[in-house]
Amino acid sequence: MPVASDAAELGRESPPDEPALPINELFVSLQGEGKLAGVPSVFVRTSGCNLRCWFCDSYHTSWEPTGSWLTVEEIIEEVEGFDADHVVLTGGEPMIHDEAMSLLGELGERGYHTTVETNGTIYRDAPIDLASVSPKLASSTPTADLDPDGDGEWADRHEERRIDLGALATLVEEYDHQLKFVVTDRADVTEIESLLDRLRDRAATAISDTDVLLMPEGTTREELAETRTLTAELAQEYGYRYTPRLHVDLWNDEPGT
Ligand SMILES: C[S@@+](CC[C@H](N)C(=O)[O-])C[C@H]1O[C@@H](n2cnc3c(N)ncnc32)[C@H](O)[C@@H]1O
Ligand SMILES: Nc1nc2[nH]cc(C(=O)O)c2c(=O)[nH]1
Ligand code: SF4
Ligand SMILES: [Mg+2]
Repeated sequence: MPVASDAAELGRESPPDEPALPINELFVSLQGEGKLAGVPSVFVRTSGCNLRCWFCDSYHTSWEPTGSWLTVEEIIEEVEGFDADHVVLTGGEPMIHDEAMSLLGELGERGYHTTVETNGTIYRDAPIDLASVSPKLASSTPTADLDPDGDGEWADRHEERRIDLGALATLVEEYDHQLKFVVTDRADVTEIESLLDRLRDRAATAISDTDVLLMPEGTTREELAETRTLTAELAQEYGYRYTPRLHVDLWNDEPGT
């Protein structure tokens, strides 16, 4: 079973003087998504995001950001208390935080393999072993009918911000990467194809289809049951990779998994 440290108990309500991050969750589990699915990993989940996907499975980091401030040193201590050599920095959007870079530096120095889960709107230079980039498609936009929290107030801002071709190009140029797209229906693949065309024109590095992963949308087993078959068939049809959401299959929507 995954094991969590209670971030609320470990941290403090306001930022201390030392380098620190607002942490929503810190736990050990199996990487559930992408190329490293199945690998025991410590997850450090920061709070706060520059986007508002309607389907966000981490509502308390985006729509209602909740967290407790831990210093980078305290985070490292917690990570070292778990028996895993892979660390996944996620959120929310971890790249909005300056101090995420010093955390990655400290982890790199200690020999950890680092994955950063990011929406791809921000590039930063840091010791990242795998940039797990999940660019957000039009189907993620919180229009009035899909908004979990209001009446579509975030839709325009989300739409303007969700793709930054320059940031995406630099991320794929500088880091080992995977491009992990959340699929809600068939129309998403048309947008993925045209985004990849634009990105391949822009980036100085080749982007391999084996680094493009289609992931079914869904935060529960029941929701995934509705989306996974179509997503897998689209991956086969277009020659991309399919990624499961192992943690949802195993532990449904339990926090800290
Ligand atoms: C919560 S996000 C945090 C990292 C970053 N903000 C991002 O979106 O990539 C972590 C991963 O979960 C995916 N995700 C979020 N909600 C999802 C849902 N309802 N179904 C499938 N994947 C989801 C995101 O696309 C991303 O790959
Ligand atoms: N087990 C597990 N694997 C994951 N891979 C990416 C996750 C994330 O929320 O970024 C995640 C997560 O929340 N849990
Ligand atoms: S970008 Fe990531 S954290 Fe932000 S709202 Fe979308 S899925 Fe949630
Ligand atoms: Mg998750």
